[in-house]
Amino acid sequence: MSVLRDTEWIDAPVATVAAALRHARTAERGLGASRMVRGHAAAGVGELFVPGDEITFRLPPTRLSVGLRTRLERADAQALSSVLVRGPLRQLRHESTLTEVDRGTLLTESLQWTAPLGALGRLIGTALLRRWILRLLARRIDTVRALAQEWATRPVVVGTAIVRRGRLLAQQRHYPAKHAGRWELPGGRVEPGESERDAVVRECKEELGMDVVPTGRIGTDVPLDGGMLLRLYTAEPTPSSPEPRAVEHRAVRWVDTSEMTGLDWLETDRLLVHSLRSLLRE
Ligand SMILES: Nc1nc2c([nH]c(=O)n2[C@H]2C[C@H](O)[C@@H](COP(=O)(O)OP(=O)(O)OP(=O)(O)O)O2)c(=O)[nH]1
Repeated sequence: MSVLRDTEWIDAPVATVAAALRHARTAERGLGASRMVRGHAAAGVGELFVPGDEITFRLPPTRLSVGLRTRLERADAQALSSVLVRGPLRQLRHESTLTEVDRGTLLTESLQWTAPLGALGRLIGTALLRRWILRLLARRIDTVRALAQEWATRPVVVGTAIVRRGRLLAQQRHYPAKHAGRWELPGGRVEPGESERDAVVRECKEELGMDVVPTGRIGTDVPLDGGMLLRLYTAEPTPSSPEPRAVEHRAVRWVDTSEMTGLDWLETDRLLVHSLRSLLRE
């Protein structure tokens, strides 16, 4: 098995770097002329990949190139990984892992593959592909850095995942017309001078009449069409919190994993359903 790694520091939060790793532009720049075959990014929805999406591309960029297809297995704020579905390699695994550091994020890109043809294949792999793959990883990291650092300056909309007895609290929008009837998480814009956690507490009070305590973060950020960035927090109701009620919304509902999958979510929230499902499994 051959392994290549590259680690770089990026001046942006982990969840924002993770969002940039999921973006279609990162795959396109990293792989040269890549071609999406299936999935959300192909449909242009938020242009972020979700687990299950597949990419086809050719490698290396010479006349001897061969076609490969990979499938994304994981896309959260700790790691993204994809594996080979079809191609002339015996095995291929691409992993991007993220670590929060003092000011920013350490991103490690790693590519593992097993070439066909035994020792000859290994020789061709290390001799011919090494430099090209390292260039590819560097180009990918440059794209991620540019996207993440731009998004990191955007105003943040917080979304809140509140889980009770294996169910997630979702709410149905009343307005504007284009969002009416669709489901989302409690939350809203962070106000000037307000911390994101304070915005979570305030929005849950305003929208649901609930008292909550933020407990952490979940999923990657999602860039919104209007130039903002959606960022998810987890929160728990305080012991004395009132039950949730639809103050500004049409309805509120506790949903289990299967109801969650079938719900008519806002498009952006649909990109986070896999992370919300894993939260319910914990
Ligand atoms: N609250 C919330 N907003 C979301 C989610 N997903 C998503 O795309 N959005 C978008 C919809 C809006 O364009 C934007 C801000 O949402 P919002 O309307 O709740 O924000 P707000 O509280 O500041 O606005 P408003 O009620 O004063 O009109 O974020 C989500 O899960 N929760």
